[in-house]
Amino acid sequence: MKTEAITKYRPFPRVDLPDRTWPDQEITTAPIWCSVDLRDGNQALPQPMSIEEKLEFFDLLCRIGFKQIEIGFPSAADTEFNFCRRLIEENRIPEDVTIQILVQTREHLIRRSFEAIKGAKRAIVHIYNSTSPLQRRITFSDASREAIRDIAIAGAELVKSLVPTIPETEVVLQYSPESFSDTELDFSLECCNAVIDIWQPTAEKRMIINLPDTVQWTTPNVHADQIEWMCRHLHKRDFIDVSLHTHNDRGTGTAATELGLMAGADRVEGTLFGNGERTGNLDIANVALNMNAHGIATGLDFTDLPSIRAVYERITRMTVAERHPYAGELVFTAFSGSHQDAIKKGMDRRSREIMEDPNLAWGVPYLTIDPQDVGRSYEAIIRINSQSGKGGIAYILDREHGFDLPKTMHPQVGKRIYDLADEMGQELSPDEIREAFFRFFVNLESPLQLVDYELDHHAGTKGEVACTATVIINGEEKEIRGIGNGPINSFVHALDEAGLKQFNLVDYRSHAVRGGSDSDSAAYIQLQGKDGNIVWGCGVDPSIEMAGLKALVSAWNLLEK
Ligand SMILES: CC(=O)SCCNC(=O)CCNC(=O)[C@H](O)C(C)(C)COP(=O)(O)OP(=O)(O)OC[C@H]1O[C@@H](n2cnc3c(N)ncnc32)[C@H](O)[C@@H]1OP(=O)(O)O
Ligand SMILES: CC(C)C(=O)C(=O)O
Repeated sequence: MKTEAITKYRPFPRVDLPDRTWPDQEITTAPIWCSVDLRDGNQALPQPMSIEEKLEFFDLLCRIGFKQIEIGFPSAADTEFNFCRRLIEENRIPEDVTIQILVQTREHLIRRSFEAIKGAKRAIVHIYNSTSPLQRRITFSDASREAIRDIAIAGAELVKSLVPTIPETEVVLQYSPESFSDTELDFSLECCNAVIDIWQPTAEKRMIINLPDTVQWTTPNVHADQIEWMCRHLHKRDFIDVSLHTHNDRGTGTAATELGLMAGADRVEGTLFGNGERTGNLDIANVALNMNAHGIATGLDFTDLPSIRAVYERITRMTVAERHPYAGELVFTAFSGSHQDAIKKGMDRRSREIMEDPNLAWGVPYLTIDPQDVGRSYEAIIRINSQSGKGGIAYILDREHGFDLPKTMHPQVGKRIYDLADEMGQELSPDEIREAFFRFFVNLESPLQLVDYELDHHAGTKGEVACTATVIINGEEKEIRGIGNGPINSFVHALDEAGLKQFNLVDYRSHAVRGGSDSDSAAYIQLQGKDGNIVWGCGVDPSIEMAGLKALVSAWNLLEK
């Protein structure tokens, strides 16, 4: 933004609330959730949902566990009206779910809304009028505060008078001083209290006062001050569900909601993945999962977030960004070496410790929650590019391909593979990593190749083994022989006899390859050359003996390079 343009903008006034209490509060229980996907979300779509799409989305919201769902603005258009009628007439609303409809405080629209909800068991009628000085001046052409308050009063009175016309429906009133976020607090209060005084809520007949952060003009702490101030001053507070409805203009919808809950709100309106006007509404999944991550049950089920996202993307034609909290493709993925190292160690330690303590608290570096809790597999956690390190590569070879490399082999394999990613200038897939691992370390056959071998387990007196092996060295086939206390040792002696031993064997490991071909074994051998150079080689074969010998030959070939 140009420096001279800054003078166009002004600081936002703070709330005079020196004895604010919200900073000391903690969120310990979930609020009442209300999805506004089918209204605020829908009204912001370039191509709004069709009735069939809305029906599918409604079912999705019910499956997730929403008990209050704003289904639209039935007085605005036939699609909206007919959708409401279909839900009611086709008996699609679960017993424990209450539909909510939005309407401006305008007479013909309120009357039409009552036609729309006729026959529903319970419905929240959500009326609103804008109250801020900006809207009073611009939208309502310099209307006075009294005139605006009277719009609210007239709307509430009309709703009250229409309730007896649909006796089979329990009507709950919700009032929003729209643009609450930049309305003078005393005026928001005046409008809300006027509506409350008309409706006369009781313990049995609660009402909802929704305080929308219609446009986010300021920081979340000021929003929290506004909410605490309103909670202190609203009439009949005990019979009112104070509701939050944040947008995200400053990118702080989630923060404003969380602080608003600390400030005393009881209810939260929002949408899946934050769809909504401009930068969107509050992402309700984000807030709910934040609560889950602190051990708070929310009643909302996001255990299969990828499928929820898929339905959402198909129906809204919006996309969830790759770094979107919890739901984005990359949000559990580490590319960089030090993150991968810590995650691998964390996951390995957790799988050991959970055996002893099934209630073990989650604690893996860089992962705020277990990705599996939102339907993400561990496969996506670690991905390899040139920023990756040995830990991540070892993790992929282990988790994806069943190769549990000795720890001292990680640096050699890691370097070779992330150098390759750097050369290629791209991410390597798990299959490409396996292919590279095999190309550089497994069953290497040049310049030395093991063609065949035979073992005689009765060759000596003390259980010694004789090895006769056919090898090709620099293109020439040879038969070599040796005796030792095991297959590998006898093969080492055979190489020695043939003048091919310029090394010391330092380490040997083997295991069955997990998840690979049932019969494969992997063996790893570390050799030290005469010049002190140390290398690891790997052999993979259905026979554990052959895997060991191939590992030795691989390491031998690497020493020769
Ligand atoms: C912040 C929010 O998201 S609020 C929800 C917004 N959602 C929507 O608007 C989606 C559905 N809306 C619509 O389809 C249309 O706006 C309708 C059908 C509701 C109304 O349509 P219309 O009357 O043709 O047009 P429009 O919305 O432009 O009406 C503007 C008039 O309503 C007045 N108005 C706006 N809100 C209110 C209100 N809450 N109470 C009373 N009057 C209002 C305006 O001042 C303006 O009056 P004017 O014509 O005297 O200047
Ligand atoms: C109607 C109200 C609640 C609204 O959508 C808003 O202010 O954002």
